Amino acid sequence: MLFILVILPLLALFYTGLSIVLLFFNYRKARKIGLPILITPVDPSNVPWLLCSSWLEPFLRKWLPFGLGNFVDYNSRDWNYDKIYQLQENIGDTFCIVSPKQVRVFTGNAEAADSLSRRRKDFVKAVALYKPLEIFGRNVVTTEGDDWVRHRRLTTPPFNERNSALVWDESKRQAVDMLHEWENSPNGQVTNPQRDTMMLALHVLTAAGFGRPFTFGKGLETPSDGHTLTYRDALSLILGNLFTAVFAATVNLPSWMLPRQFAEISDAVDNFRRYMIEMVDEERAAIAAGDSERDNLMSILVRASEASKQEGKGARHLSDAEIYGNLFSYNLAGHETTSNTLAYATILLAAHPDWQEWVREEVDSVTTATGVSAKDLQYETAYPQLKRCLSLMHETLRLFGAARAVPKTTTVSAQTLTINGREYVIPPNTFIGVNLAGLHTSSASWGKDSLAWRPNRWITRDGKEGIESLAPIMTGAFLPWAAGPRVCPGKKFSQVEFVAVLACMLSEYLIEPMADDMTDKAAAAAALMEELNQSSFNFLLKVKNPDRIKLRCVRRTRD
Ligand code: HEM
Repeated sequence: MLFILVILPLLALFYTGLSIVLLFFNYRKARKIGLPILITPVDPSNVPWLLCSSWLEPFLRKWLPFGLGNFVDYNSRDWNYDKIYQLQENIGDTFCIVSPKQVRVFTGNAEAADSLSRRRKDFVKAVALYKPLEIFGRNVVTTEGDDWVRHRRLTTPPFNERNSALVWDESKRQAVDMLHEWENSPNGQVTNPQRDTMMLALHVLTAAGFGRPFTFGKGLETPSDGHTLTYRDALSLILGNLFTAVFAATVNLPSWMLPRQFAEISDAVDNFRRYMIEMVDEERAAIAAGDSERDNLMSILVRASEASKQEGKGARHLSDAEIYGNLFSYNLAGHETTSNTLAYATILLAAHPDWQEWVREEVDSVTTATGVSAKDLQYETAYPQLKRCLSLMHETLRLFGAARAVPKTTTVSAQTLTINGREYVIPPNTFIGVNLAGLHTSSASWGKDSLAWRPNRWITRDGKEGIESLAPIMTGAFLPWAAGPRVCPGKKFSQVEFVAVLACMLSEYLIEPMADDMTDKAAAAAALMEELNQSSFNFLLKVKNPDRIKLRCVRRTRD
């Protein structure tokens, strides 16, 4: 009783007082920066807030007087996606958010985003956020400084042109099978296309990443000797249950001590680790036997690390755990990012038949000129010609980009950042993030129609010849793959995959919204866009109700 009546209120009073004092100090720190300031009485990382915020937010917004509840607009889970355009228009594209815990700086300014990306040593990646992703070992995603340089030097060469050609062929092979399945489903109906693009992207990674091809739509396949799951199923389980996998890998308890679902994921982690060990051993045996390098990422990475070891560069090569960590990082970073983009683009095309026709025109002109169907197009000749397909990817990533932000931080010294000709001093140890949705919708960079999905904004036409090419854009204004030294090494991989799939899709099929009333196409398209605009971050950007996304895939009839 004494605890409830006296100690608890005293503790609450102490906590409130301390929060006010800390908020005041942080506010003074932010004032010195000179950027617009937003104040939140509770930090978004506060655990009780995280647990209650979704039901508390509407209540606070409605009932707190004098607009005091407005802080939820920049404290909610999706604030830097669904509120950011208006916020930036109101207060500017770079601002501080002050809480009792910290000062965080956010920017959607192209000049600032470019500086943050290029000045790797001044603004380092906030890697603390990524540490749980070291399930199989340290890797290029989770490291910084000299350690990151060592990882990056060995993990980038695998993304070469030979690998791109492999990605191209495998993406077409998967797309043909996926689309065949769509066409043959009752009524050509496709519910939740992302489920299928996830499978497609996973298969492209298993083949072009690791030399393990699978067939789309083929159900259970037999695991390799000594395994309880196939390579694909183990990986798919880990990627689909990442938090459980992190936990399972960290606690390392015997499976009989774990609840059933944990035991299943733990088994997947164990299977996948053993597959990686076997693959690396096989590659080393192939090197010893004098076999030539294969074009998949794993073969090239293992050989680059072994060569580095042979050259006697000592600690410059990767340890076995680091090789496994990096092989996993390719899967982690390359799977949902690409599959989401493919799914968003497919849905957007269904809702915008005019843009679908615009891209198809290009695909048809390339297949007609080469005299082969899309599935037989060659990477070297066809990919560079499919610019409208690539612009479709860019425009999709601009408005429905997979990543929320590029998170950076200053370290022990303050750093100066120039924005619109004015210098701002960012204090030591301060988080500063590029708000990707803010950057990509900023009217200063993208004009008055920045919120409109308009793929031809990426295309410029040569006046005399009428040849189309990708239009130059403002430096720093488009960073879905980040930029500078830490630019995504899988950028080309994802572009090649996207273009190959889209070319196969549009050359043979029409994609439409599926609705109860198929006569009112405009209403069906509007309903689809409504669902799409309900996107939310769940690690990456996803539609909130994927099973409400219903499309129809119909084979084209040619005159
Ligand atoms: C549309 C597809 C993709 C998008 C939008 C994307 C986006 C990004 C972004 C924004 C980063 C920087 C993250 C940060 O520094 O905080 C990144 C890094 C990375 N991505 Fe991608 N990515 C895509 C596809 C891929 C693919 C296909 C692979 C591999 C097969 C891949 C592998 C990586 C790796 C290894 C890094 C870490 C690089 C480093 O820190 O040095 N990504 N990606």
